[in-house]
Amino acid sequence: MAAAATSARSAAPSSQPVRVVLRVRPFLPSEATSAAAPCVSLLGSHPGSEVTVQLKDQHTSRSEHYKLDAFFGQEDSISQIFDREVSTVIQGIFEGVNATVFAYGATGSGKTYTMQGTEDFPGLIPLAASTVLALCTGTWCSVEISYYEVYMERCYDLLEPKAKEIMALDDKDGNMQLKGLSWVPVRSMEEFQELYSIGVQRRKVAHTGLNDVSSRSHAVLSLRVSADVVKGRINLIDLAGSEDNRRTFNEGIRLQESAKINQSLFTLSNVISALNKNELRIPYRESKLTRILQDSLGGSSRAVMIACLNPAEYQESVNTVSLAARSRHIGNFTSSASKQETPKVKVDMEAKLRAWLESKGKTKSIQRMDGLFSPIASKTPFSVSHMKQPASSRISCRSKAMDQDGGKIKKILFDPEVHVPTEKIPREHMQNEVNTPKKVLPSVTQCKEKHEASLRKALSPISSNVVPTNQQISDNVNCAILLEPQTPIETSKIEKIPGATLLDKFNALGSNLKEALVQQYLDFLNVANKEELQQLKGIGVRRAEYILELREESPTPFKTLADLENIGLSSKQIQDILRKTASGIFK
Ligand SMILES: Nc1ncnc2c1ncn2[C@@H]1O[C@H](COP(=O)(O)OP(=O)(O)OP(=O)(O)O)[C@@H](O)[C@H]1O
Repeated sequence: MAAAATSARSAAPSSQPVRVVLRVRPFLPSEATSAAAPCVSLLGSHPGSEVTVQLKDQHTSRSEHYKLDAFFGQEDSISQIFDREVSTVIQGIFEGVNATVFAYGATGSGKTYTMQGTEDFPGLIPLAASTVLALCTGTWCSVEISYYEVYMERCYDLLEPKAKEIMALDDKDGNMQLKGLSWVPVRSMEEFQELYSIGVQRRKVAHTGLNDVSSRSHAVLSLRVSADVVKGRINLIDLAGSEDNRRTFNEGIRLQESAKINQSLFTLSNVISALNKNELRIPYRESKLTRILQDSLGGSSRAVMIACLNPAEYQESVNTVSLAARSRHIGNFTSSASKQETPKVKVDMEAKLRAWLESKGKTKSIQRMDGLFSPIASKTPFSVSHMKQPASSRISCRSKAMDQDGGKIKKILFDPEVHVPTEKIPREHMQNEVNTPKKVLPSVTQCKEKHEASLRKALSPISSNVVPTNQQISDNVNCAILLEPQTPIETSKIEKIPGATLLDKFNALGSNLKEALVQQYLDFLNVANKEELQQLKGIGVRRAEYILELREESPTPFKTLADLENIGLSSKQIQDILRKTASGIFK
């Protein structure tokens, strides 16, 4: 019998490295009338092990079941979550066991409320701070905090007056260090609250004017306990909201932001999944967030993932819970009753791909796949790190860093809705605004209607790109550039680098176009319908169907070119496809 979504049930914490728990927020006043019942409910729990939850779409009766470590319903308080899930890991940091607690979920699902709370109902962050401080009282232990955000794979110190960017560098042991990150001692809750609330405001001030960036960054509050030497640390993270770009219609810089968010969340899930499966290779290095958290995720560290749900959003909840369940490496299953309602039953995708490859006699692909799924698999030669790290150099690295600044400036220039007080724009951005020739930059709105069409056109069957009219050529080329809006800023900035040559400038442009093409190709695979997919070279009916099934599992299964191995495309095939697409544009 299904228990009400509001009952508090949770399994006692286990010794697994990462616990994955569900948190359903109450309906907001604006949602109360539109949804009679929450889309998620607790089906059963087994003390000491796990819970089973049901997600049900009120409109279609479609339903899915998942197993997780604990369930917190609409009436459960944050302090209940704290007592059951967080207080135990706090004890560990005094014994040198690092911990990470993070809230994951779609925008508006209650992550910030859970982590930050309100004045009347403090969230997990203030509760953790007060517990740590209380445990230090009367001991030699001292407490320090740091607070930073990861935005577009770059880190900003929120305890510094100007949300200073901090560099993430490997130390001699291969561990990531945030160079220059402030660690501020706190002795009381008053001191903590003062620092924390300033940091929270800074997070908003730093990026709100640049279009909702506060919900587009991962914010990490760390508490570090030391006696003579550092004992341990807990990271409390309010992750950026996951996004489905088919629904948000993101484009331009927002699409890039969203891609980075989804990519880093996907990597985080892969890391957790690999940890829970005890794999030898943990893909920490595939995102900034997981690199930074490497010493707090895995090894002897403990972590708790709190998957937050909006009770009124079925599909969004399915996306969140399926990723959470995948992180826990406990596959979801569909009840026989709902199998009839739900034609697309979840299956083991790896087994399915294997069977499909076998049926096609693709033994080489199966061997490749074996390598891919092996725990000691090495990176594919065509992995994203290769794509994003131009062979040369210093100039290219710098140009990549500038790329993002350029994006922000452009947003300010072209979005009439955005009014950023000049004192809130970092000085280097103001400098760029003055120097950036507005006229030559393409407007996002001009490109808006062309965006999808040009994307489809650029990636349409190779044959249709072969003899475009002159107009088509210019449309394609323009849109390739429009879709990579930073390029004009990029090249103008390259010019200012002492010693930069014309060749550096050209290389920077080429590298950006290549990245843009790759990104568009991946985006296309993430959004195109079956017919459109089939028109792509190398993707027939079966592969198109398989792609759609992968998208059922995860809203954006293709984050990097390496993900294309999952559909049985070799790196050589991918290179050929992209090369032909690019040459089609310039014919
Ligand atoms: N347990 C709760 N009780 C009451 N209101 C809640 C609760 N959880 C969330 N809310 C409300 O729901 C709304 C969305 O919550 P919140 O801002 O925390 O979402 P979020 O996931 O952090 O979104 P974003 O990704 O955009 O930052 C807010 O108005 C918040 O006050």
